[in-house]
Amino acid sequence: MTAATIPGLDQTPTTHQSLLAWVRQVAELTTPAEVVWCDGSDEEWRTITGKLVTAGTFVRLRQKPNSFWCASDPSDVARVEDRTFICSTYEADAGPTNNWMDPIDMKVIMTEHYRGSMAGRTMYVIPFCMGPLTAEKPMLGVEITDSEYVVASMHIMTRMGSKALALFGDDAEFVRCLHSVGAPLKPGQKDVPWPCDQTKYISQFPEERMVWSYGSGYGGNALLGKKCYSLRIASVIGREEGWLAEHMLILKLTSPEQKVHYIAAAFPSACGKTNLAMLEPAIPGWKVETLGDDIAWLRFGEDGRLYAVNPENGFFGVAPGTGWKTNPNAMRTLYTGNSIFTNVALTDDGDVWWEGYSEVPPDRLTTWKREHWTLASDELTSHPNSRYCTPIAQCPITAPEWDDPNGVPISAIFFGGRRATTIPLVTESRDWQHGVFLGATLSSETTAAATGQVGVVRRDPMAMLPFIGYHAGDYFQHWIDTGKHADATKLPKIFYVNWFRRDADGRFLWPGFSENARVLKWAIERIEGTAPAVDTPIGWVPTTGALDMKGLDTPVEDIEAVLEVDLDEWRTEIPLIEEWFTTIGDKLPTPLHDELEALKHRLA
Ligand SMILES: Nc1nc2c(ncn2[C@@H]2O[C@H](COP(=O)(O)OP(=O)(O)OP(=O)(O)O)[C@@H](O)[C@H]2O)c(=O)[nH]1
Ligand SMILES: O=C([O-])CC(=O)C(=O)O
Ligand SMILES: [Mn+2]
Repeated sequence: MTAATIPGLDQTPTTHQSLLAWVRQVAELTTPAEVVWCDGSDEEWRTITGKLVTAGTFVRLRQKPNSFWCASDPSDVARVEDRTFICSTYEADAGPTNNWMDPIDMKVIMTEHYRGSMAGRTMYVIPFCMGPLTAEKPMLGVEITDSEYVVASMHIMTRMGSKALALFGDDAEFVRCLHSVGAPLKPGQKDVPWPCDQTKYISQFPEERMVWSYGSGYGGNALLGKKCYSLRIASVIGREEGWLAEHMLILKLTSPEQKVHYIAAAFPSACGKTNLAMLEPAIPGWKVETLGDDIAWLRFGEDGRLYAVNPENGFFGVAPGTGWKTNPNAMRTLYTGNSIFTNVALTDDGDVWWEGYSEVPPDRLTTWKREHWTLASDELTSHPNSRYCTPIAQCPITAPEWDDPNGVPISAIFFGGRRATTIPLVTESRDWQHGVFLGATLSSETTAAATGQVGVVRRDPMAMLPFIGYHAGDYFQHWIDTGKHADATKLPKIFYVNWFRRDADGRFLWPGFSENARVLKWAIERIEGTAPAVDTPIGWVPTTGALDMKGLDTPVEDIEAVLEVDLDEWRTEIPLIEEWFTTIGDKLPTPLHDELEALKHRLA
């Protein structure tokens, strides 16, 4: 089919010539059966979800309004870090933590994959905006995709359609995001519920502000506004323009005295961001409201404070472990409806279920692998990285200022990981530079959010290892410079937390979830100068009496153990940090090297 005859291609709802030219070029390459520009309307949502139900991709739920169950191909369930590439002109600019390929070579390879890849399918053009539409400089993008699942998910996760396209004018800059599941249909060929290709590429071209994704339909690989744009590409833009794009939740904490603090926290994938963002404090009088659960863009305001904006419009949260006891606010959000559930179990009466959803599972279920399941089965009902996708605006504790284009001023930054040993419940950094050191040496056990082995300790600097779009050494320098150029009294204080420390039997020492409010409270009291702490070789740690323990039934031995700074454990950590810093090479900023030497000295 020649491009001129592709239905919908001559439909041009914009006067942005370079956008139109790019859409035409992609259509000519991928040869879809038709082209559709997405307007983001409710009617479009009904059409798309209806199509997905007919195709067998979605099952409409009977127990949650306007909501759908979806099971992916069992091979396409998580981000594929080994297939993710930073295609900068020079390999040195991608640094030691990224897979690199020459952009010219990558384009040659991927162009051949894209050639005809949308045959028999609809090519959707999704104009979108990351962050508030009312921003002074709206952060625009366009995703071209052949996946209805992506269109439906982008409806929830981004501000998209006509309201975004209205901001393009004739020549606004935007990030070009191209996505194909890589499963062309021959005439008459029957589709499968989850088309994808065994070959996958998730390629970022930072210099061209462009993303090419091929072969996967899964969230982080396919919803290109999320990790690909808002972290990998945005981190490069932020470095050039003097701001930070980070893998952080944003929450608002109000004390019983009605004092407000905003906190941003970076934990690796599946390490507790969504849960902390929606926390229901276990201590009376304290209130948490949500502004974001995954990504924060941090820029200095005119008053010299660091302000955070959440670029997203929805939550793409881990389902297992989400229940009325652990995260009631997520449950309330999901019960409102308007959600997509991927790779969880389906009940016979048309509801979803997953491990931790309720104490007792229903007698019978359909698993995420579309298999029959009974109480006698010992298989998991849901994939460990199964996800819900739901609008932020319907979360009952969303802060009214979540859509404020100016963002909110951050008082504290938390870094945290999943470590069974060594890392105490909470440590306060000595100053910004020491805080950057804590972030740069952050470590965590791997989780099911990415393919590969689970439970292996790896360094995950600022929880950004898979998302830094350039050289990690330059990224550390950018963090140090951010502090250097600021008024130190206005910078957020940096803390390091670990909800996941265990005893010798593998039991969590800290109850976590709503009890984490006790740690937030201590951090705020440290900022206000009212809570005690001990000066240890690794930083300031609360005394057992410093944490508010009222109403907590955790034995005091466990509290002592979770707060312990075990010098022997720390001494075994040093070579691991040295090895990590060696990986960074020449670009490791001297201040971080100095911080390591100072730590070694204090531990000696
Ligand atoms: N023990 C313990 N588990 C927690 C805590 N907070 C979260 N979890 C569990 O950790 C897993 C991941 O939590 P999330 O809040 O979804 O993690 P996330 O960082 O938002 O993950 P991504 O969406 O992948 O970036 C879930 O199974 C939670 O139940 C906690 O304080 N203690
Ligand atoms: O990006 C995704 O696919 C899901 C997610 O939030 C993560 O892995 O951190
Ligand atoms: Mn999350």
